[in-house]
Amino acid sequence: GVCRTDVQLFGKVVVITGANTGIGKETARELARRGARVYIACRDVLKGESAASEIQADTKNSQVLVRKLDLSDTKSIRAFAEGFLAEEKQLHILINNAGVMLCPYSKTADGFETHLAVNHLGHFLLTHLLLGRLKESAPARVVNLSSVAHHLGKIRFHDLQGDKYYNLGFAYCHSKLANVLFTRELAKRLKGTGVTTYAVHPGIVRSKLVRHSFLLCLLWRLFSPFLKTTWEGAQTSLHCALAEGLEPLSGKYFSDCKKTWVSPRARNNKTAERLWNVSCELLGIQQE
Ligand SMILES: NC(=O)C1=CN([C@@H]2O[C@H](COP(=O)(O)OP(=O)(O)OC[C@H]3O[C@@H](n4cnc5c(N)ncnc54)[C@H](OP(=O)(O)O)[C@@H]3O)[C@@H](O)[C@H]2O)C=CC1
Ligand SMILES: CC1=C(/C=C/C(C)=C/C=C/C(C)=C/C=O)C(C)(C)CCC1
Repeated sequence: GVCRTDVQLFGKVVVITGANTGIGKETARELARRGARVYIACRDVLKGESAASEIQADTKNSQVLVRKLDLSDTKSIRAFAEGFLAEEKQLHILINNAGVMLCPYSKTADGFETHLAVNHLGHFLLTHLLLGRLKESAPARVVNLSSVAHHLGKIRFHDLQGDKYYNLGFAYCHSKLANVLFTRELAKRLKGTGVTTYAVHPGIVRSKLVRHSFLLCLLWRLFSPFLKTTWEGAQTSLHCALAEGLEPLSGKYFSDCKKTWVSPRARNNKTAERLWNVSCELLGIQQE
């Protein structure tokens, strides 16, 4: 799938998480090429600056800015949002791209299991904090990077933090299912606001995502010619951020720039609503 729209983004503002490398960097590059002011939100500002310089040189767009955001720390997420809201009056596209996979069992400063914290809860909080600005800037879009791995995921409400049972492969799958359910519930709650949202499987992409697994690093090298490049991996995110007429498909899951089938668990409205409520509780978010 290739994003074929020629939509231009002059005057538009974009935030993309984890855009210092991989799929995020290629997505940021294309959005900058189309004229947007692009905020690279990343945990390592030095890596972010190096990506931003590369993108600026490549696209001749000087409006590629780097801000610190560590999704494994709710304090950092709140500080990022506060800074962003103080400096930007508009936000048209939020791409929740950052992710971790196959991390050994660990808890974040807030006491959340790392995959759940970075891949789901961190983006849930970030989106919540920026939602007002997105609504004021409508039409606006939120794109959530999920994965085909969501098919193997399950929301284990009785053991969300993996205290009783933990498997690093499944922990990733659960968090990616959470991304699809979050997208579904967010779309429902945003009806009529002009803000729409989409979940994305980028394909199996040659990136640093597999860094924690020796076996997958080896497989990725061996099968490298058969994996997507990061440019190819960025296409579905770009499609969901840019393509005209996608609004009726808000809440849906896309792969290869097309709406795609999701697992039965990812279609369960009760699970989506319960996950939303539990996420709010964990993050101390007051619901209206
Ligand atoms: N590659 C693939 O085959 C697939 C990828 N995906 C999804 O695509 C998305 C992008 O992955 P991809 O580009 O492949 O992976 P990469 O590992 O190349 O990039 C991930 C990005 O997320 C950032 N990140 C990780 N932890 C945090 C954190 N705590 N706070 C802020 N940023 C963080 C990384 O920062 P840093 O560089 O500092 O580590 C990096 O910028 C992910 O959500 C992934 O789950 C889905 C299906 C398949
Ligand atoms: C077995 C096998 C492969 C492994 C694929 C795997 C294990 C993919 C996992 C992808 C995930 C989890 C992506 C992120 O969300 C390759 C390398 C395609 C090559 C063909 C043989």
